[in-house]
Amino acid sequence: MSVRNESQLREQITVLGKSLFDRGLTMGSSGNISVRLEDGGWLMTPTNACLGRLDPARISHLDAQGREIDGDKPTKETFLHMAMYAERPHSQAIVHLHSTHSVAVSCLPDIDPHDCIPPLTAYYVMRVGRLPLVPYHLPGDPALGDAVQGLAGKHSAVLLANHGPVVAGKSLEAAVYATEELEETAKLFLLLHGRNPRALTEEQVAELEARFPRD
Ligand SMILES: O=C(CO)COP(=O)(O)O
Ligand SMILES: [Zn+2]
Repeated sequence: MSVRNESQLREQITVLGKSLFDRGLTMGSSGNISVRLEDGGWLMTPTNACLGRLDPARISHLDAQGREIDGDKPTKETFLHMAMYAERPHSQAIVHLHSTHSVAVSCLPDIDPHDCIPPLTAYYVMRVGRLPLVPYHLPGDPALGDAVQGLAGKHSAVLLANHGPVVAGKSLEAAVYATEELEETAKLFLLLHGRNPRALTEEQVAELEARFPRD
């Protein structure tokens, strides 16, 4: 289902935010969600808001230049979201969570920073693809925007070191599905630690990328 109208998008952010929070995919007031509007502006979840208890009417509304139009003060990661959108003209939504297993992977000392999780399953390749690690920054540091430049154009998802995933999608639903798939694959990766799991081959990955483009 494609949802583009602003009031439907406000409703969808609220419903999916609650769904993510209720399933423990982000805790407290962590995480944030944004969607691109048809006029070039954005809806962003307010800073310090619990994703489980959003009020559609208070979601922050920004214009195409990132200026606040109405609603509560937007997430402190506004820079990060806008930097991802700038590199991904086809992405319509971004989800950032502190999902436990993804965060755990982001803290490991020996992961490949160009590819944090191997292609263990077809759905991981279809929804997430290759996942680079962004070096640690303070939450809300405007330099995070610069840090994702050059990565976000090639990757629909990035993993912030010692923090959590940031995932773009061609719709909010797609970004949520990808974030869920990333979290489950991070869980599998940790479960399989030390067991030398067989990942998909380069040919199998290439076939999936060709058959199921993300955005
Ligand atoms: O996850 C968060 C920061 O990285 C939450 O910040 P906000 O409450 O400002 O959205
Ligand atoms: Zn965060």
